[in-house]
Amino acid sequence: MANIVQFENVGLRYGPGPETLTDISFTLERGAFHFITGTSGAGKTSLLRLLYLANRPTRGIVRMFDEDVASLPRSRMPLLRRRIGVVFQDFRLLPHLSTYDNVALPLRIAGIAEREVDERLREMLDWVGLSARAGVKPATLSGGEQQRAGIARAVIAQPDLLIADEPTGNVDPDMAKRLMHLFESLNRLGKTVVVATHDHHLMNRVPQAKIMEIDQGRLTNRDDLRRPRARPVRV
Ligand SMILES: Nc1ncnc2c1ncn2[C@@H]1O[C@H](COP(=O)(O)OP(=O)(O)OP(=O)(O)O)[C@@H](O)[C@H]1O
Repeated sequence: MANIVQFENVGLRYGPGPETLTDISFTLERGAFHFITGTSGAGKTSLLRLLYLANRPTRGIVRMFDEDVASLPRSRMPLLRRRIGVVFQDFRLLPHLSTYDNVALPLRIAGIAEREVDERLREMLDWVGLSARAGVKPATLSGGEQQRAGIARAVIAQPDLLIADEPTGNVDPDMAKRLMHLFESLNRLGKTVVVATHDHHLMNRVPQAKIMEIDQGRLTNRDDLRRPRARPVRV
């Protein structure tokens, strides 16, 4: 199966008002890299929430890993979710756990032996520059450190689908570059990556990625956004 995600005429409505997402249709192929862009409030996070199974659509069909999300029994959801790594805009680190234990969580949930957990944690924390902060609680981390811990937690178990909501919003340009390299490395391993961002520099860094734009809840392909603008023709 080449498509791991398929949306058909999907709508999402939070309340009695108009739909937040309307007629969303797209597919994500295994190993694809997609950016989702759009102005604030356009619906990027809402679309990601459907992708990481925090919401079910109010109409249309969402298929993930060959399962129809609407008819999937709740008991099967956790298994599906384990195949998805999420970098949240607001990090969502567990406050009572150390940086180390936050990042280790997906491996422990997957039942990985503690020795291997430790090996992978050392490598990952070193890579995101958090080795010296391994023992501290999230409240004492800076915004950028929390974001890196959130990213490390999302990728540590090498999920089939990695979803990131503004993952470079709180880090400096050098770290943003390194994080995008990390996402690209995962992508080269065959993982599917979806990144929501306002940052056009970021989109230009991944030439093979597809760009989708949400505008007032509707999705369009915008690969043209990456190309340099044509010079105005003088007459
Ligand atoms: N839980 C909710 N209940 C009601 N309305 C919501 C809810 N979540 C989002 N919305 C509304 O849906 C619309 C889209 O919000 P969403 O967060 O998806 O946009 P966004 O493109 O991610 O914005 P930003 O770039 O600012 O994060 C907004 O009008 C928002 O107020």
